Amino acid sequence: MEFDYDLFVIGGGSGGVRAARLTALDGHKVALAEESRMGGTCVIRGCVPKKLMVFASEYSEQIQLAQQYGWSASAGEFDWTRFKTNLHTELDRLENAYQTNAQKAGVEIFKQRAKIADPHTVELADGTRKTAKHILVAVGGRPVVPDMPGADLGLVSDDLFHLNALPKKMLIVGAGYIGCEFAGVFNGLSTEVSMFVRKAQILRGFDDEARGHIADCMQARGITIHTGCAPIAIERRDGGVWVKGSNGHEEVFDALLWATGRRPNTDGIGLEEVGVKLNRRGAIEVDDYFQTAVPSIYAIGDVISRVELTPVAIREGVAFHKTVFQGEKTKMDYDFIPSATFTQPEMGTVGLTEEQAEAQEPTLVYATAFRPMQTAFAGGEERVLFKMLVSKETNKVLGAHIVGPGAAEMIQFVAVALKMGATKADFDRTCAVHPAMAEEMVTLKEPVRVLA
Ligand SMILES: Cc1cc2nc3c(=O)[nH]c(=O)nc-3n(C[C@H](O)[C@H](O)[C@H](O)COP(=O)(O)OP(=O)(O)OC[C@H]3O[C@@H](n4cnc5c(N)ncnc54)[C@H](O)[C@@H]3O)c2cc1C
Ligand SMILES: NC(=O)c1ccc[n+]([C@@H]2O[C@H](COP(=O)([O-])OP(=O)(O)OC[C@H]3O[C@@H](n4cnc5c(N)ncnc54)[C@H](O)[C@@H]3O)[C@@H](O)[C@H]2O)c1
Repeated sequence: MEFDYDLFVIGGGSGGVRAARLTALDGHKVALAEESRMGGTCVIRGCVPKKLMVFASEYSEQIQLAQQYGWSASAGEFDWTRFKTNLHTELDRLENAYQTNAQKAGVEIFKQRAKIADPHTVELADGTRKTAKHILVAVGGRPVVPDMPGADLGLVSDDLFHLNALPKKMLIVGAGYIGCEFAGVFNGLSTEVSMFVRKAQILRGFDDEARGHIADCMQARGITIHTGCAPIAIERRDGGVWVKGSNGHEEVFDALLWATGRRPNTDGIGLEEVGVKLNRRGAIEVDDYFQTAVPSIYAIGDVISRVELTPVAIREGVAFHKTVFQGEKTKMDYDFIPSATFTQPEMGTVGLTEEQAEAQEPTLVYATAFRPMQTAFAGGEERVLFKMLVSKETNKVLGAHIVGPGAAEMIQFVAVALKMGATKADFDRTCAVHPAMAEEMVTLKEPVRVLA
């Protein structure tokens, strides 16, 4: 059977664009449909604008530090409008780069919503139908908001990059990556930030000691955290949003941010009608090679809800391309994926948490928390945390967690060592870089705990 394309990709985000480009560069006929802007969540409403906001929010602290180092600097006023203009100029540039690079590789782009009409046919919003030998669904996810009266008075992360003005007082509900990162951003930009956290601690799933460390630092920096608390009533009052929490606390805020998780974009695109299976959370079920229950349809990235990170979506796209178009069956390697939360302070993490390591095998816990040179000089009380979990039996490093400035940059290289199977002895025989915070990773002497 003759098809219009060898591959039709739905979704122009991190995963979809990579798979489309690689396949087109191999000389295959490739099309891609994007209903919004090329670059997807990461570029347009995720990692990139978020990190630029993190940078913007960190300057006031840097200026205070500079004063202690003898500079007669003063922070002055933060101009949100000026920052927002520069931010969107940069996002436009990146969107354009994504689009041009894909087109240069030979990908034909349709700026329209697409849905699946049959196992080899995609229908675009204007009714046009295109056939393809393979269809790749890389449609990502979107924020979810609890179903309760007044919920529509809140914002979601997508809205934060378009605010007309910075809120003076903000409530963030949810304390995953997104809630905690934006709590730091707005706090740094002088918004009074409170958080409602359903569980006893922020950043569920991360190492408990690291979570506690970050929560303490966030509170010391002025963020109010209400744990064991979810909103039970929301109303528009006094020109703001009145929120009552399950702990009885009630307050009026200028802005309410729902940071209550994300959901795959699988509604209304014909997936189940053609036989693609979804799990109960709406994510597409795929095998080790990203193939769905329909052999011609594949899925990668946030829409399969495995590890919702940009580098993972990209690597899944690469694995799909190798498997389907290069005849090299390739599984995605999910071991030792490093990640960072751009909280303030930042955390870098790779491998097992202390809790996971303890459940797996007898573990030696190495950890140190200290005031780093740069801020201690200026009287800063905040400590950095370096932590390593080591197998008692094999001496292999099972996990590492760093909380402090530059943690994301440091953990990238720790991850290389762990991926190579490094032991604690390998770290110990590596000479330190001095004076640097990172030298702690090779000078952790005695375990602080032994978990049998
Ligand atoms: C606020 C925020 C901060 C983040 N920060 C980080 C970070 O610091 N580091 C990190 O690694 N990850 C981060 N992430 C996660 C990261 O953005 C995602 O994991 C990544 O973008 C997933 O890529 P994807 O290709 O699966 O989907 P996406 O990038 O979401 O792309 C999917 C695309 O499909 C389009 N689409 C959807 N339905 C259709 C349709 N029917 N037809 C046509 N097009 C459609 C969408 O418009 C979108 O452009 C962040 C996410 C958010 C929300
Ligand atoms: N730095 C990064 O790499 C980065 C940054 C942002 C997002 N991401 C990716 O995006 C994904 C989504 O992030 P997220 O923060 O939206 O989701 P999440 O699932 O990490 O956090 C959502 C939080 O909201 C809480 N919650 C849900 N409903 C609630 C309610 N009614 N009241 C109070 N709390 C409630 C949940 O218990 C959870 O702690 C992450 O899993 C991550 O993979 C990565």
